Amino acid sequence: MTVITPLYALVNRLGQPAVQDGSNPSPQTHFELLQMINQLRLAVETPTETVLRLIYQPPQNAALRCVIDMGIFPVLIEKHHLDRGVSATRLAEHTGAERDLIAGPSSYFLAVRLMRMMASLGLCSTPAPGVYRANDKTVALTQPIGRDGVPCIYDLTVPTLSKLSEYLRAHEYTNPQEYACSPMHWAVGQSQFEWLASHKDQQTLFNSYMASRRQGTPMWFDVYPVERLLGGAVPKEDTVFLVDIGGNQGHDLTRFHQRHPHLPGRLVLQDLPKVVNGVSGRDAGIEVMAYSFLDPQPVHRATAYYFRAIFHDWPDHICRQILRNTMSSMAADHSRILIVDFVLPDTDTPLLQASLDIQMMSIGAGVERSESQWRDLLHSVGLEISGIWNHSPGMESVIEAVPMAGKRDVV
Ligand SMILES: C[S@@+](CC[C@H](N)C(=O)[O-])C[C@H]1O[C@@H](n2cnc3c(N)ncnc32)[C@H](O)[C@@H]1O
Repeated sequence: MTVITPLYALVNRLGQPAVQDGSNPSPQTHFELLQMINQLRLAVETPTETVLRLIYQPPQNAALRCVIDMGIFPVLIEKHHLDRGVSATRLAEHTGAERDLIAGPSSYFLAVRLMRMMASLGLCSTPAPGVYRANDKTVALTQPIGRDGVPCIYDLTVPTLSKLSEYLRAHEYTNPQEYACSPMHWAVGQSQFEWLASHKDQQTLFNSYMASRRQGTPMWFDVYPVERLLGGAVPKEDTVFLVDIGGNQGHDLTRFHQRHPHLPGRLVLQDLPKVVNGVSGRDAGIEVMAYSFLDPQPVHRATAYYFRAIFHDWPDHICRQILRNTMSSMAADHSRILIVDFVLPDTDTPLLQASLDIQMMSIGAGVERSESQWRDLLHSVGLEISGIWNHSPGMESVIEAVPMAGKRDVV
């Protein structure tokens, strides 16, 4: 009798035609492939190997952060280095250690040690000993998503994550539920947005990372049928069509305007003063407004109030405050709330989503929510979900919510 091991079953699934069309997989297949790769790795690894892999993750992030700081990835993608790669000697010269050492053995060995980690992570290749060549991942690390995202998330989270076990022990393993008493506040004295506001360089990195992290992936208006917003009262030029609440410096709204330049109605960007002061939306057709969503919404009767990656930052009771502040300005007959966030599955949660949940818990007592958690949260303030749209289970969903009293076209 043939025993079907998990490994055998996975290899069989990988052999199926839908999966093998690697040139242009559907979003669903792409997601399933990534899930299968994780499962495959776990099926092949011995338990000891799995534990060791997990134990030694922190040095990987630390080394990556150092290589970004040292400006090594841009050197790797210089045109004349693309074919043959760059030697550790050249990298050591580049890193600023040259003043006294001129690629002496000490900086050379540091470059070798850091770069062998980068190669092990698949972020470049090593065509010969001590030589490093760029690949497509290297390029991403020179762009804002990697160049700014790596140090941004490292600085924002590592000091807190390194004390999370201490925090939870001290708090008798209760779920953090107060933004102002988050693990981050306990570890470093501030939760995420106050910390960013008082760390100018990191706030700049954060804004750049926010603007870049979803490039190349579908936008909410590629997934959500925007015509739903045109169904009720037809927006006029002087009414507000869309308010992007907590929209950072307007990257989403700018792209929306580029895609739908002729929709009637105004586009309003709102965020904290330190984030939007100095941002001019005029060229992008956007009005900019400093506003805290912890206060009542000043824009009345907009067609849509849009929140992307906002509610996951906050515990339920603050989310309710934000929602009530918004509902107080909604028009009963035509305003809708659009939320773009992850909707976690109840089983087999992708690693990225589970990781973000722990991050959000740590830096502000936030939560990545499942569908039932979203329904409960929205229901608790008198909203109901009228539809959920998703490009693939690995990506954020668009949740449309309307006041229960004004029940409309529920999907
Ligand atoms: C995770 S970012 C999401 C940014 C953007 N919506 C996106 O998806 O790229 C959260 C945003 O909420 C903003 N924010 C935090 N507290 C706020 C408040 N009280 N009022 C308005 N915006 C706030 C932050 O400045 C930041 O831009």
